[in-house]
Amino acid sequence: MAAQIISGKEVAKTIREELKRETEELKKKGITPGLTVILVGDDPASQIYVNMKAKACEEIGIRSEVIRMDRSTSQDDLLEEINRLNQDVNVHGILVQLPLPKQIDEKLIINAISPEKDVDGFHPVNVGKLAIGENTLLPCTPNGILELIRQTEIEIKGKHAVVIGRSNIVGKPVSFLLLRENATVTMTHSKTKDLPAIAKQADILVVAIGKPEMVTKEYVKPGAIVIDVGTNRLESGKVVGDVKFDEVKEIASFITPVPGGVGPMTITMLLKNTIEAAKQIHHVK
Ligand SMILES: Nc1nc(=O)c2c([nH]1)NC[C@@H]1CN(c3ccc(C(=O)N[C@@H](CCC(=O)O)C(=O)O)cc3)C=[N+]21
Repeated sequence: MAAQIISGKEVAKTIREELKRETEELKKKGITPGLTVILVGDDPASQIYVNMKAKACEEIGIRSEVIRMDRSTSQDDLLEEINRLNQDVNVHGILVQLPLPKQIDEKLIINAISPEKDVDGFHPVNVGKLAIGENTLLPCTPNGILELIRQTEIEIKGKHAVVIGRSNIVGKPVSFLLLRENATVTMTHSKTKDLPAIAKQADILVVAIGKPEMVTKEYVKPGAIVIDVGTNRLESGKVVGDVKFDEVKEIASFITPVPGGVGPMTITMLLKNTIEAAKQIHHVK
């Protein structure tokens, strides 16, 4: 039987309605959550994402600001901007759009953002807290993935989750989150031997490798939950995931589409983190 399709777009819409109400409540208390996005350079994909983020903020009543800096911006100038935002009481979330131009050291920039305003959840302090199971701002894509898995109403506890890809922004943190939910987690990557055989053991398969349609039905156990984190823009302009959707959907129990799956959840979790950061900073429960 063909898989049920988990619509991230629909789930995101429902959560955003809740977040809108929460924002209205905060405003009554005199707090307007504020997000500042810094975009360095003019990468077309980054422009699209940054605009999507700003629009999403506007829709739920979060104050948002985009700071556009020239592609030749120096590391020091960017650091100075971040320091200014760290100190601005009206800014609760700071997001520096990645990737950055090559003259700028990404690690150094991420380290400069105040951990309490780090709505990406990329700062080592927040990553460390996640790793040891403390409450903190959670990275957006991994947190969105967990929300989508919860939608299936299948219990995560005791399940075998296989994560393909070990990036700091998706693979590693989603593994920590799944572990926190008591899954048995296998982390795999480009050097893993016999990947299809390992992937095929998964009850929950999370694919975050950035290779268009690499995961075919040979990687998937019948009845598995398949979460596709890839956003690959083909030359034709078509956006596809890392999973060969048409054939995998025939054997999975649940599958996320691209577009309309994990992507909209990433932005939704960013909104959630901005509200969370505002509450923390102003000591509101
Ligand atoms: N500091 C930082 N934080 C990020 O969170 C961050 C980043 N840098 N750099 C780039 C990636 C990418 N990313 C996406 C967000 C939403 C969609 C999304 O909503 N995609 C739509 C489709 C959009 C399209 O057609 O391209 C969907 O999947 O339905 C995709 C990708 C956030 N990123």
